Amino acid sequence: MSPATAPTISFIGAIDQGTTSTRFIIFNQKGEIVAQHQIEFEQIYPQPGWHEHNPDELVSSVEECIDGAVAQFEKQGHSKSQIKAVGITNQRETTVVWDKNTGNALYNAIVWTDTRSQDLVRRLKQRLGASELTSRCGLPLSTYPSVSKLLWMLDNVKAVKEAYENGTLAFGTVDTWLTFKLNGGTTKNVYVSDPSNASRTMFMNLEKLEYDNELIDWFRLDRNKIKLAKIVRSSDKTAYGSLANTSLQGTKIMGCLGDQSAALVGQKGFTPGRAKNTYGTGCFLLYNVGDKPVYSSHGLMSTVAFDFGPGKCMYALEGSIAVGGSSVKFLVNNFGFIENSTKLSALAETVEDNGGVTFVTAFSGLFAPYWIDDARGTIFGITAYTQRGHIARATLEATCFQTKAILDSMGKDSGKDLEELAVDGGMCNSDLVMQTQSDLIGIPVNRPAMRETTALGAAIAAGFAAGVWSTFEELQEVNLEGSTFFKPQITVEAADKRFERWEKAVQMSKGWAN
Ligand SMILES: Nc1ncnc2c1ncn2[C@@H]1O[C@H](COP(=O)(O)OP(=O)(O)O)[C@@H](O)[C@H]1O
Ligand SMILES: O=P(O)(O)OC[C@H](O)CO
Repeated sequence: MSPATAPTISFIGAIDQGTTSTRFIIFNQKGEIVAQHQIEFEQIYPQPGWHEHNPDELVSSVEECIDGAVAQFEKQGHSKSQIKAVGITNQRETTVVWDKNTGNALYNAIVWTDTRSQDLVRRLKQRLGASELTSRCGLPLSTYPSVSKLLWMLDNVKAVKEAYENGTLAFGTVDTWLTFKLNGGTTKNVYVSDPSNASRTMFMNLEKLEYDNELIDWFRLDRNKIKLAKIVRSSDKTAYGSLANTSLQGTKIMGCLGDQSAALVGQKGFTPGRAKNTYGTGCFLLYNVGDKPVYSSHGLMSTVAFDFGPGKCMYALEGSIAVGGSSVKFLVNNFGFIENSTKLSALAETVEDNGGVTFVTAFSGLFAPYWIDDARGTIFGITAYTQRGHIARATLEATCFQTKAILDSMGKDSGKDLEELAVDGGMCNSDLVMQTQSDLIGIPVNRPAMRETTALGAAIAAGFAAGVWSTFEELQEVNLEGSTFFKPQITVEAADKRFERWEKAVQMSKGWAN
């Protein structure tokens, strides 16, 4: 029976714990949203370059979203027993440490964008063997992976150092922290992570999908002194336990994926050659390369796309942009340019072009494919002619230029050029951004009608384990209707000229944070 004709009797819930907000979304078997609740939580910036979250607030935001969405769901006449399982998807690399005896966090979560470990990372890069790490774990040494955040805490936070020395230190990415807490903390002691999250620590061997003792030793960490999560499949009936509290108490958690992997799954990127670009807080392009990792020679990362069991474990090449939609939030929150993010495109459209302005939004240095850690946000080309609209336009364009640079690298690494780019994430709501993107990369951009693809990916991971879906083919019809296609409207020469200006600006933004 195709999903379109199957009776809608089962539902799946998805927790989407992103960088700026948490959502809980309930999907039916056709992959349609039935109920949802979303909460924004506090962004803590204690110093320039530092970015933290309160770990307890992450948990309470999840619980509040579950209760909010379930209340809506029940109002529609459904019963919560119809929710067969819950999947988790989360911001990756963000690092939480806690005491395994008390279950209490020892420090704020250090967010993936945080650059405080910059000096530490520079020292590590001098250590013998540093250049060989990427071929084992897929990630380059930078402030981005969890390990640099953990090492900083061990050097600088007394309670973390003491817990390590006493052997009571638990360390995890957000999926592990949430699963531990949602299961009831120390009453159940569930410590799990899936490969798409565990691979972002720099401790996992990409091919074996297991912790690599040589990597852990290289970072001079004693594995016996840290409680690490067990690495299990992204889709699993029992490993993730069940919800201890909330209105869904007793419902099993059966899926877990890092948010960028989840978006690839939600875009049905199950087979090699499929790609998606998610314009959230950051912006992340993942390209499915098949069941063996491909290592980049052009500044991209290798990562696990998803692990749904034998024959269904795929890898991806990834291009990560540290600042995507957060550049829009920056203009709203720090400069009061406009009242909210949805209005920035309208401001950008008050002018015809960027008026010669280029904004390198390197607030956390530049990630892929450049990896310039000492660049900082720099605006070029300001003259007496410059209006707020020009800055707005240059801000939106920055993410599109970086996506173009990533696609060029992907073409070189894979030997193939993409024919179409599937997109999602908050910033893709801007038609101007999507048209600019298509113009710069010279291929169509395909924006689905239902843009909660990250949550859908987590629901698919859980739904596979719960038996709601059993083959990738069944899902191919999901979310096809109502897509918008943006086609290139400028010549390749015009696009190249614009891109040359951007590349010049990137070179000139180097070295500021030295
Ligand atoms: N219409 C819009 N135009 C431009 N940016 C937008 C728009 N709507 C949302 N955004 C940006 O999208 C981001 C939120 O996207 P989302 O996918 O929810 O991110 P995350 O999962 O990282 O929290 C915010 O940074 C916001 O500034
Ligand atoms: O919150 P997002 O959607 O920008 O995603 C964060 C990434 O997982 C960081 O690697």
